[in-house]
Amino acid sequence: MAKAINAMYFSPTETTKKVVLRIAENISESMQSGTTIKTIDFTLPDVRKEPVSFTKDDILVLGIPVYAGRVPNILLNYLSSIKGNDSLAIAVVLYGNRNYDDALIELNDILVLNGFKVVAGGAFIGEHSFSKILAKDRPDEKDMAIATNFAGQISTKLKTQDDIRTVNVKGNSPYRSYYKPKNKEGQPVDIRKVTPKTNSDCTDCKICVSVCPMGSIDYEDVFKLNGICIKCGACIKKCPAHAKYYDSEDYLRHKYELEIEFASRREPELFL
Ligand SMILES: Cc1cc2nc3c(=O)[nH]c(=O)nc-3n(C[C@H](O)[C@H](O)[C@H](O)COP(=O)(O)O)c2cc1C
Repeated sequence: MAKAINAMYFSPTETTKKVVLRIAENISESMQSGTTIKTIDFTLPDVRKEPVSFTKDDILVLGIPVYAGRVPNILLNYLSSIKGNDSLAIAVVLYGNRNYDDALIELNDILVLNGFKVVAGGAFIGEHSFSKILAKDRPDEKDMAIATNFAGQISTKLKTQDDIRTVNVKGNSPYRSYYKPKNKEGQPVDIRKVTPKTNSDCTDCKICVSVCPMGSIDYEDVFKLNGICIKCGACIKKCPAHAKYYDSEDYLRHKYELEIEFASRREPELFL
């Protein structure tokens, strides 16, 4: 039976978006050329207010970035509201070259609980939200070729198995607790309260307001925050004037430590 292909992602700095769309497009091409892909980008808060449900004739490619080794906790309510009704799903996580820890298994479990049949999972690498050098410019061409190939393998699985097997992905259960950065004494530090600063190069273009996934940046005064900051990197990386930055010592130390400690290239891991 013809299946409708759906791509859903949360992607403040757009690395998750790239991989999810590549996988969805290539599944669509190899299963039934010409079908349009239904895309739900739930990065912005208004989109997360709309209920979403699928049927057994749907295939969903769902992607999220790894935050602190887990599914971003601000997404948990929304993700658990997506209804599966026996549709097939592919779970995708993007991480910044440290580790994806238990994020993929957590996403897999959320999908299963919601009534999806998870047939494949992938952990890919994207430029780290905190950094311009850690996993710089990833996913790159090599990663994207792996994503294309992964989509081909998924299509073959769907076409050749009568009773399509569900997947086992890597990760601990019960999940490990959220990964915590450490200060120079090796003590865990809490960077959740850290907020971005704005320098005098700001042109008040409001791009930061429009890209903040928490809707936290004040439209009238972009120097001001009205809500929480999840350190997703969108306002910093998308500011054309490079006017947004963090100056917290703990945050900067953590970023520097990640850049040094996790510099060596990791490769995508696929589960089918
Ligand atoms: C709050 C926060 C926590 C993160 N935690 C991790 C982590 O535990 N491991 C890792 O390798 N990358 C981590 N990252 C990096 C992102 O997972 C990575 O850069 C991802 O590609 C960003 O996706 P996006 O471009 O779709 O926003 C973290 C990023 C943020 C903002």
